[in-house]
Amino acid sequence: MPSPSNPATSPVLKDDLDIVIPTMRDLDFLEKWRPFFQPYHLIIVQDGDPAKKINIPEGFDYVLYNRNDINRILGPKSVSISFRDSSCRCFGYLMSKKKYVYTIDDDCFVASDPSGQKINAVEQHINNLLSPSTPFFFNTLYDPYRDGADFVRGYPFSLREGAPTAVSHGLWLNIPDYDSPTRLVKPHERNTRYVDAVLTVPKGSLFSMSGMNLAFNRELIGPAMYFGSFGEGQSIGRYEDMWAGWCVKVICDHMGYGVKTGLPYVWHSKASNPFANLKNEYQGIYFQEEMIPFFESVRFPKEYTTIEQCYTELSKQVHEKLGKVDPYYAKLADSMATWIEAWVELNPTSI
Ligand SMILES: O=c1ccn([C@@H]2O[C@H](COP(=O)(O)OP(=O)(O)O[C@H]3O[C@@H](CO)[C@H](O)[C@H]3O)[C@@H](O)[C@H]2O)c(=O)[nH]1
Ligand SMILES: [Mn+2]
Repeated sequence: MPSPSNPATSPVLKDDLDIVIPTMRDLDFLEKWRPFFQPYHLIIVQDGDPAKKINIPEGFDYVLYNRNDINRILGPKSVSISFRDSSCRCFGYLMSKKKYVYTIDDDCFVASDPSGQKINAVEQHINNLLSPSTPFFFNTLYDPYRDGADFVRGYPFSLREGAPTAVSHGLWLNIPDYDSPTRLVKPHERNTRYVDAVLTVPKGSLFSMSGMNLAFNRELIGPAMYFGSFGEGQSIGRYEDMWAGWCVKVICDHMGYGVKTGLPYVWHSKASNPFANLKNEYQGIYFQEEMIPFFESVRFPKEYTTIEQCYTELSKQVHEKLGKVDPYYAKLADSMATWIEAWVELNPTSI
């Protein structure tokens, strides 16, 4: 398969994938990614003060959206896009017109595998998304579609075709994506373990989706990839990707889509301030004990066959069941409904 790691061949899905980057800083990190990112269109979502100029290295094909653009394009619906929070990145998903999206944080760099080879994260995510998942029966030799692996004895042949892959969740060397209590008690812990595996998250199991190094099939699951209304003015922060991951997973389970996690790794260079993070996420740590049982209880009518139908239904269940736990969730449910309206308005063919 042609790949960006071999520049002589044309990059995989060059015209079918957008790279979405949320940022408040200069994007010098793109220099490190140039061999892998340059062929692709970048959607940069600038958070914070729209008057601030951010430096973007020459030679990249990109569009830059700031808060003024979000307000202009979405009008009153712009309230659904967070301010001063990495969840603003989902505006990039809304504006993309491509089949695939890869989102990465601006403090994540190219990692190397144990042989010292630079990891082309885009290529690995694309491989993950283009090959089926195995959500219905766990393959103990991990990804059966990978060279050198296969289905093990006892794996039902009726399931070996696998399921369409909607999400590819990559990992991070160096600074792991820990919550603030964990980071406070283990400030020097670094992830040095490179695990050479890609797993499908089994149907019926939720997982922690980090937005740092994440790719997805926008046509399959894009409308559900709403990173919520968190950040400034909201009582909870740093749960945007977790929330999106739980919504996405219950809908993927209903639709029969797969979610993969594992390779590729990126090098996460910067630990955000655990004390500031604790202030943002402590309510989430408390409420997630209510959120998880809620998501485990979510069911959709059998006749619901579109993401829009499922997501609208989910926003109603959030309003009804979690709205009782805290008024924040009633507001979040309203933002979910606003998001899906914006999605349908900007992507009419997606219905
Ligand atoms: O107000 C903000 C803060 C940050 N960003 C951009 O979002 C990403 C992530 O920011 P950062 O690397 O500083 O924070 P982390 O704690 O490492 O991020 C991880 O925690 C999750 C919870 O927010 C997040 O999904 C993970 O990525 C960078 O690109 C910042 O520039 C922002 O746009 N606005
Ligand atoms: Mn970071």
